[in-house]
Amino acid sequence: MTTQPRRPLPPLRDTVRAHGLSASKALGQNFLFDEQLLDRIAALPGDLDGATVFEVGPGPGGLTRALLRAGARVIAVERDHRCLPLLGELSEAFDGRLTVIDGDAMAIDADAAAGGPYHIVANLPYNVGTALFTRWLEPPAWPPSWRSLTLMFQQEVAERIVAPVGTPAYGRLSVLAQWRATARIAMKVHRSAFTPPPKVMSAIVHLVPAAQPEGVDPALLSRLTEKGFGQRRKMLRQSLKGVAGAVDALEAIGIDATRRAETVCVAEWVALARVLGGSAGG
Ligand SMILES: C[S@@+](CC[C@H](N)C(=O)[O-])C[C@H]1O[C@@H](n2cnc3c(N)ncnc32)[C@H](O)[C@@H]1O
Repeated sequence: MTTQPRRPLPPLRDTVRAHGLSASKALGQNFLFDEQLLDRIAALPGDLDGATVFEVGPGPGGLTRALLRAGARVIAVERDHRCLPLLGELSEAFDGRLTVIDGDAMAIDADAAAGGPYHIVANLPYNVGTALFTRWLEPPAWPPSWRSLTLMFQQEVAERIVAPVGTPAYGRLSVLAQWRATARIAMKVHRSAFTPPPKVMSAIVHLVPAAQPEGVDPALLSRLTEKGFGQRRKMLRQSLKGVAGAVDALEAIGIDATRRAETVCVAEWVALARVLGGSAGG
């Protein structure tokens, strides 16, 4: 069910013009104005009627409008003060279903802001996109409070997230995403859809939490993959040398220490973190 605003809203481009907003490169601003495309993006998480959505970087509010039309309650964090008056008007038009937090998404606890289960939907600013993504994937407790992530990235980053073992794009992001979640590229978005158009293509990744394998410390897995893929051309016995006990643990689970990180599948990374965590714990 879609939920229309109290009164018809002017087209996004007109609103942006009326507020004198121009895209700031420093804030990673590339805006989407095509409302049909935005409605398709807002449909990716499934039925949002009555659901809570946390959005990072609403900017002029194109995606926000689409989420509100889909019936969501939206909590949006925006760092650019110039967008706040326009977002305030949007909140009013949708009877207060939009709450805007004036601040830096890196400093906001999304779980606390949402106050219950929620979805995360965002056209992420490239400068903090990966840092936010890894943070959402690394909480000690699992399943997380978020029910899905629907995130626009540069296509190259999106491909790294879903990459299978042994492919050039497979790396730390692939393991961090795939050990705890099911990830897929839900939509590719041509650079010409943005104002201004970025240099590269974009893609939207959709993730839902999966059952977490037992007995694995996310911080340890994160450290192992950081070391392993930090020197991806080196053998594991070299790249993991700095992690106490890692080389012995490789042997214990039958992973040849002359292999390289990109040949180690997600289940093997998980097994390594489990064995290492167990031995470190006693
Ligand atoms: C790629 S634009 C997307 C804008 C809008 N959602 C759209 O799709 O047209 C990224 C937005 O994130 C905002 N932003 C950048 N860094 C941020 C941060 N650390 N915390 C919150 N918002 C941020 C920018 O000001 C900008 O509005």
